[in-house]
Amino acid sequence: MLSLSTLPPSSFLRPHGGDRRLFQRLHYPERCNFEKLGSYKIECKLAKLKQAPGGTNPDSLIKEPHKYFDQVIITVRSGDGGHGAILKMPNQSPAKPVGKLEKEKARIKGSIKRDFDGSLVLPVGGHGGDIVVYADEGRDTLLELHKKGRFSAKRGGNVDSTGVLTPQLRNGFASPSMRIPVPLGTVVKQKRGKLLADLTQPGQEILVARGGQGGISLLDAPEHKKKKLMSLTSNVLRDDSDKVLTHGQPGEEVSLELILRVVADVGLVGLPNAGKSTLLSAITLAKPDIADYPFTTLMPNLGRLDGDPALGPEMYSSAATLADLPGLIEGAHLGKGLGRNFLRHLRRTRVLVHVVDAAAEDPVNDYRTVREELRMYNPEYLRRPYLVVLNKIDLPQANERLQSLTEEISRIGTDVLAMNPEVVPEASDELVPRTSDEEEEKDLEDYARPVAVVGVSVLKGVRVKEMLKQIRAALRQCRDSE
Ligand SMILES: Nc1nc2c(ncn2[C@@H]2O[C@H](COP(=O)(O)OP(=O)(O)OP(=O)(O)O)[C@@H](O)[C@H]2O)c(=O)[nH]1
Repeated sequence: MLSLSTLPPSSFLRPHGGDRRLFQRLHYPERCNFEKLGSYKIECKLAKLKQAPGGTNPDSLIKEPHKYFDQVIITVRSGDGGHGAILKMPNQSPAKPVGKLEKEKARIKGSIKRDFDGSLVLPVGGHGGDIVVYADEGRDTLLELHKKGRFSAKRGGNVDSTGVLTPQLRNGFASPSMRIPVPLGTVVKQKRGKLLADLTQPGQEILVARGGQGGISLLDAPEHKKKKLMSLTSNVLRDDSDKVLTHGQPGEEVSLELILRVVADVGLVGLPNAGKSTLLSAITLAKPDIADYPFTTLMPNLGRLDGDPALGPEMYSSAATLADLPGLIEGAHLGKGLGRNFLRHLRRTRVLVHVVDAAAEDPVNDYRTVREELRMYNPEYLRRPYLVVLNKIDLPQANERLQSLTEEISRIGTDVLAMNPEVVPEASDELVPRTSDEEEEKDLEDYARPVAVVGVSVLKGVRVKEMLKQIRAALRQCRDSE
């Protein structure tokens, strides 16, 4: 479970940087102020992505970053081990040592490193670089990894020798680990294989490919001296096959699937234009893009909600992270609009906030549409505590019917208790098979009522405090039941 105390104190996180704006500028040029934008930024970005050596087509990354930001397949290869060496003892030179020279060789022999049992310590090849994937708070998306696709760590260093054992001989250098940063909430899996890790805490890491071990060194000696040498070390070359030991072990190559599920306590859902991004910016320091056309939000925005000041010193324990998801439309589960894949980002949330445009033509139907799309994605989502925010009550058409809308929405659903997601087994992402229209109708209302329905204007700051109170109460309810 997500530990609130370990979440970063930073006030907001933006998972997509400038890529979303770029998308809008490429797709809705008429809505952009090009004077302000300047062509320089786009050209740089294009140039940068076109240099990408591999992975996904860079054009697709620019045009449709929302399709790629949360999933990637990469291949990693750890480094091979460095080679050891085949060495001769210093006194094996053909010339018979005499006088000073003999003394010198004896001195060298004496200074060669020995183990605690007196045996000679021979240098070994360096360890190949490991590959480690770790959770980095500074990362928002997996887009960067698409550009590269393949990551290889360096091989270990060889034992650098002229063929004679001397005290100066060192082990080959061990190659440093290659560390691949991913956003918090990244699930690491073997491609079409088992789950390796779920990196939800800052700094959490997993070793995905171990570097090859370095080769050992062996002593070569003429047949008549082998027995004597064996008393000094067991690493004495006996035949050609022993040379294999001097070669470093190869590194491992693994294909990995990385899937991002953002780490947030509260998920904001609703139709496009309902005001989700405005709500996020009203209660956190996040600065998502806001505009009065649908699908301004293409990828989840995260914002940090401060703790409840009413709790005094305890307030930090009630701080929470909010995720603003792209707008859902009817048929999203069939791929309409932006589709529904981003709904995986609700998996870790504990409370859902339905944002409904109360000034829209049929707000109740809008609300039902979103609930139904959630069900089609994962019925377990309907069991989470949620509140409904009827937004835009500063507009007369919304204000006039606020009372009736509140009553109608409060009646939808049953008296069953919303469950803490932690005690519900996680359902698959598959579509739920439907049987008949009748059953569908029954299913639709077969979920708990909202914990609260609040009318607000997040733009004008009307009743925002009341909404915050309700969000905090729902979060508290979850914590208490944990
Ligand atoms: N009058 C009024 N307008 C609002 C209010 N909240 C949001 N809006 C406007 O509604 C439009 C859509 O707001 P967004 O916050 O971008 O809506 P969204 O739900 O994030 O939209 P998507 O990104 O498409 O999912 C913007 O023009 C906002 O200024 C409100 O309380 N009152």
